[in-house]
Amino acid sequence: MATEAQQRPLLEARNVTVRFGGLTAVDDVSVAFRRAELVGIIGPNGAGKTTFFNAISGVQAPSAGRLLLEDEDLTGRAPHRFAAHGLARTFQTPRVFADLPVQQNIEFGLKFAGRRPRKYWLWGEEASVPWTLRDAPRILQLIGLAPQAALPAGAITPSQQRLLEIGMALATRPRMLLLDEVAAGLTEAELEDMARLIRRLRDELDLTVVWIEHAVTTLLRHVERVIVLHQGRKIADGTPREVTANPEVIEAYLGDEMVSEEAA
Ligand SMILES: Nc1ncnc2c1ncn2[C@@H]1O[C@H](COP(=O)(O)OP(=O)(O)OP(=O)(O)O)[C@@H](O)[C@H]1O
Repeated sequence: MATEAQQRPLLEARNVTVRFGGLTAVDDVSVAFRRAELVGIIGPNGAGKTTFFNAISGVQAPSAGRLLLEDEDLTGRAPHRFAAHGLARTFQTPRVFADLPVQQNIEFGLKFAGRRPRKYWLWGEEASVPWTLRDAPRILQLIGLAPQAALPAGAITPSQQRLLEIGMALATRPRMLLLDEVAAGLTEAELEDMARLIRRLRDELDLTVVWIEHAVTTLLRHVERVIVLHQGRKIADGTPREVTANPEVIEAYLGDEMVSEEAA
């Protein structure tokens, strides 16, 4: 049985709209994410996925609507306030410190975690830090970058940089992890490994994970809930089975995307 804390939304977006001049990038989107959920977000290019991430992580203030983290209204607050509630994210282009060794990149995240006030732990619960996130070597082990610990981050492969960015996010000891196209450009085998890592993070660390990805077939195999955005609007929110059977989703996105993946 899920506890009451697990049932309550960790993050809730209520009627969130983001406009850039005359363009509505996110249009009246309402979503609630619960603890330890693994949720995918899909949709065509320009559907508003990254803008929605920017809104729910405080990077982009919404033009309308509200954002609640653990019931606290953070609408219009700076990204560090969202981070203080345990929210961490990656970016489409990995943001690592290229000149610093891989391990120091992780240590940077750990320093950030040390500044987080205890009272911000979920529902006041002072959960102990999972052992896998205790120090940089353990985090490197978890993401599979231990052999690269001493290399400058700029010298590792782009797919390893994506893993490093996830490691840096994990080092802040988040409750919720937003992943923006972390599998872009990966080979089929790397993609499967990435999906397995993401599942492990949710399973072992009790993390809420929200994952934007264009590799739809892989994503649908691994998430238990998927949200579809199209022209800024949420057109579906359900299990992979429900969403893939939804005519509006097939029409707007899935038809073309799955055909092109199969062709590839
Ligand atoms: N800072 C900005 N200023 C103006 N328009 C923007 C800005 N950021 C995004 N947009 C526009 O908002 C719309 C949604 O973009 P967004 O990047 O959120 O889509 P996306 O679903 O993440 O796309 P992709 O899958 O290609 O990454 C697009 O039309 C984009 O051009």
